[in-house]
Amino acid sequence: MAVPEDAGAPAASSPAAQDERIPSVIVSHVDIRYRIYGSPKRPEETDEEGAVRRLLSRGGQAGLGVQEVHAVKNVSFVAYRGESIGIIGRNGSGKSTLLRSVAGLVPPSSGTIWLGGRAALLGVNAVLQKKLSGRDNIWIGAQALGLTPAQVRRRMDDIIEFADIGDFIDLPMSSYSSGMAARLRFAISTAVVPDILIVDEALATGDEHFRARATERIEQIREQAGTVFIVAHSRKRINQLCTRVLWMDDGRLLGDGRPSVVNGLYGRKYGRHRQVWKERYEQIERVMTEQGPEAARELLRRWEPEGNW
Ligand SMILES: Nc1ncnc2c1ncn2[C@@H]1O[C@H](COP(=O)(O)OP(=O)(O)OP(=O)(O)O)[C@@H](O)[C@H]1O
Repeated sequence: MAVPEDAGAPAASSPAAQDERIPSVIVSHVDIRYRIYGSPKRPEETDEEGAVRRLLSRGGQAGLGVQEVHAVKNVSFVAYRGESIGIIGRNGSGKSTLLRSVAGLVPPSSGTIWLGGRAALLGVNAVLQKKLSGRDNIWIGAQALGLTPAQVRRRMDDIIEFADIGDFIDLPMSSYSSGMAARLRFAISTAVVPDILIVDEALATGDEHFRARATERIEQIREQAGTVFIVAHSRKRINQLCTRVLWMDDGRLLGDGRPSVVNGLYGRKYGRHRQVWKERYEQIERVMTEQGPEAARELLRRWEPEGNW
C-alpha cells in the first residue's frame, strides 16, 4: 500500500531543520530469519502419523526438519534523535524481532544496523533474577546497563522510588505481580538515560498512575535527544506518545510516517473502519436496487459529508 509522500517526513519545519537532524539508528536492508529445529506436523497428517513419520526419519535428512521463519524482510529506515517511534502491526508481523535486533539481542541474518549510541530494551528478562529481591536486581540490572557500583548506590533510592512497589523491593521477584515486575524493569532500564530506549508493551501493564509517570519519563528521554521506540497495541497510546509510526506487516515495513496518517491507513486495512464500510457497502447495494442511485448517494452524503459523491 502506498503511503503519501509527505507522510515519511517527521515534524521538521524547514530544510535547514531537516539537515540538523542527527541519525541515531540506521537499519539497512535487514532480514531476520529464525531457524526452528524439529519436524513440523504436515497439514494432512494426524498427530500420530506425524509422530511415526518423525520417528522413522530420525537420523535421516528429513528428520532434521529445520524450518525457517522469515520474521523481518528487507527492512530499512533511519531514526533520528528526538523522535519517539511507535511500531504497529498485527500479531507476528515482526515488531518485537525488529526491535530486539536494534537492541542487539537478535543478529540480523543479512543487512546492517548502525547505532549512534547505547540502546536499552525495557523489560530485559535475562538480566533480572526471579529468586533475588528487587533491590538485588537493581544492583545487577543497573550495572549491566553500565553504571558503576558507586553510581548504583547513589541512584538506588531514586530507582526504588520510581518503581513504587513498597516493601516488595526486599522480597524475591518471584512474588511480584506482572505489573510490579514491569515497574521495576522500567525503573531499572531508565535509571541511565539511554540514547535509544526500546519499550515493548511494558506500558500495557501497571495502573493509570504508573502509566502517567512512565509517559513522563519517556518524554524526558526524548527531550534529552534520545530516541524512543515503542511497541504498543493501542493506537490511541501511539498517537499520544509518538512523533512517527512504522507499520510492520508480515515482516515488511509497509508504512512510515506521522501517527495520524499511518494509523489511519492501518485502521482502513484492519480496523473497525473496514468493518463499518463492509456493512455500509451491503446497505448501499440494497438501497441502489430498491430505491435507485440518488437515494444511495444521499446515504453516502450522510455518512461522509465531505466525500465527493
Ligand atoms: N525465538 C523465536 N524463534 C522462532 N520464531 C520466532 C521467535 N520469535 C518470533 N518468532 C516468529 O517470528 C515472527 C515474528 O514474531 P514477532 O514476535 O517479532 O512479531 P510481533 O509483531 O512482535 O508479534 P506480537 O504482536 O504477537 O508480539 C512470528 O512468525 C513468530 O512466530
